[in-house]
Amino acid sequence: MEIIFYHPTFDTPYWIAELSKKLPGARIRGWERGDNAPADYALVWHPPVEMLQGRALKAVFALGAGVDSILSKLKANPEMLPLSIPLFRLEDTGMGIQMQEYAVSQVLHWFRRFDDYQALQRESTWQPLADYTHDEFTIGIMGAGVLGSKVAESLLAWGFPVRVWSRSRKSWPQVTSFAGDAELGEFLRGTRVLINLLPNTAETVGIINASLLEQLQDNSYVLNLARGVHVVENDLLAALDSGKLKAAMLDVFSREPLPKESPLWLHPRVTMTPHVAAVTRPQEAIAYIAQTITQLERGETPSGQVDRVRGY
Ligand SMILES: NC(=O)C1=CN([C@@H]2O[C@H](COP(=O)(O)OP(=O)(O)OC[C@H]3O[C@@H](n4cnc5c(N)ncnc54)[C@H](O)[C@@H]3O)[C@@H](O)[C@H]2O)C=CC1
Ligand SMILES: O=C(O)C(=O)CO
Repeated sequence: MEIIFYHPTFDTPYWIAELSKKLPGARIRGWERGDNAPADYALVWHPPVEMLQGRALKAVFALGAGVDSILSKLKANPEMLPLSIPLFRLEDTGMGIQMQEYAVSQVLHWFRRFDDYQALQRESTWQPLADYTHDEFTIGIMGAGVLGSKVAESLLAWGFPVRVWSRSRKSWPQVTSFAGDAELGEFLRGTRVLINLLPNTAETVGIINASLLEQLQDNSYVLNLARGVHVVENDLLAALDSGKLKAAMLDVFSREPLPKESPLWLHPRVTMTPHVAAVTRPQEAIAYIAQTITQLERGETPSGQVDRVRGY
C-alpha cells in the first residue's frame, strides 16, 4: 500500500515514522512537486491540485476537522478529486477536549464577571458586583456535531442550561434541541451565550449577522470557535457598540492572520486567539487514520466520510 502525505507546516518525517508504526505494511512518503508515482491514499491539508489530480486513490484524508478549504479548492478544480474517491476528515481525535477546555474556561470567565472585574481593576476600583445565576446564562450552541456535542456535555456538567441548533433534532438528555431554519429564532431568543461550531458551507457563511444578533437576549456573548466567515465582523462590532452584545471571544477570522488594521484587535470587549481552539493532535489523528485505512482495506464502511454535496 502506497500513502502520500502533504501538510504545509506539520513535521512530515515525524508523521511518516508514527504512521509507519501503525501501518507496518504501508510505504509512506512525503509528497513533493513532480511526484506522480502511484498512491492508494493521500493525507492532506491545503494540497496543491497536482498532488491529487488524476490519481486512482482509494481515499483522501483531510488532516483536520473542517474540510471547507479542500472543498472550495475542489469547487474551482472539480477534476482534482472525482466524487467516486471518498474524502474523510478527522472526527474529534483529541479536538473535543480542547474545545471543551476553551468553551468552559471562557463561559466561566463571563459567568463570574471576570471581564467586568478586569475593567474595574484598570480603573483601580474596588467594587463587588451582583452574581449572575445559571438560569440567566443559557448556552446556545450552533452546530450539534462531533465538537458541538462535546462542548454541550462539558457546559452541562457546570450546571448551565444548554440548547443546540442543528439540521436535525437531537434527543440528548438535559439538552433542548432546535432544528432547521424554522426554529433558529426561538433558539436565539433564549440564548445568552452563543457558541458557534458550525461547518463552513454555502448555508452557514455570514450566518452570525445583524439580523441574527438582534434576536439574542440583550447583553449576550458570542464565542466563535468554527470559522471566521460565519461572522459578519462589522455587524458584530455594531452589536457590541449598541449594547446588544456584552462581549465576544473569537478564535477564527474572515482573514487569517487578522490584518493589523482590523478594529477587532483594539475593541475593549473583544478577546481573541489565533485559530488555536483545537489543533490536530498527531497521535490521536494517526490512530484514527490507520484504523480507518484498515477498515477500508477490509471493505468496511468507516465513519468520518465527508458528504461533498452537503459540504461537510
Ligand atoms: N477553531 C478551530 O481550531 C477548529 C474549528 N473547527 C470547526 O468546527 C466545525 C465543526 O466541527 P465538527 O463538530 O467536527 O463538525 P460536524 O460535521 O460533526 O458537525 C456539524 C454540525 O453542524 C450542523 N449543521 C451543518 N449545517 C447546518 C445548517 N445549515 N443549519 C444548521 N445546522 C447545520 C450539523 O447538523 C452538525 O450538527 C468544523 O467544520 C470546523 O470548521 C474544527 C476544529 C478546530
Ligand atoms: O481542524 C480544523 O478544522 C481546524 O480548524 C484546525 O485548526
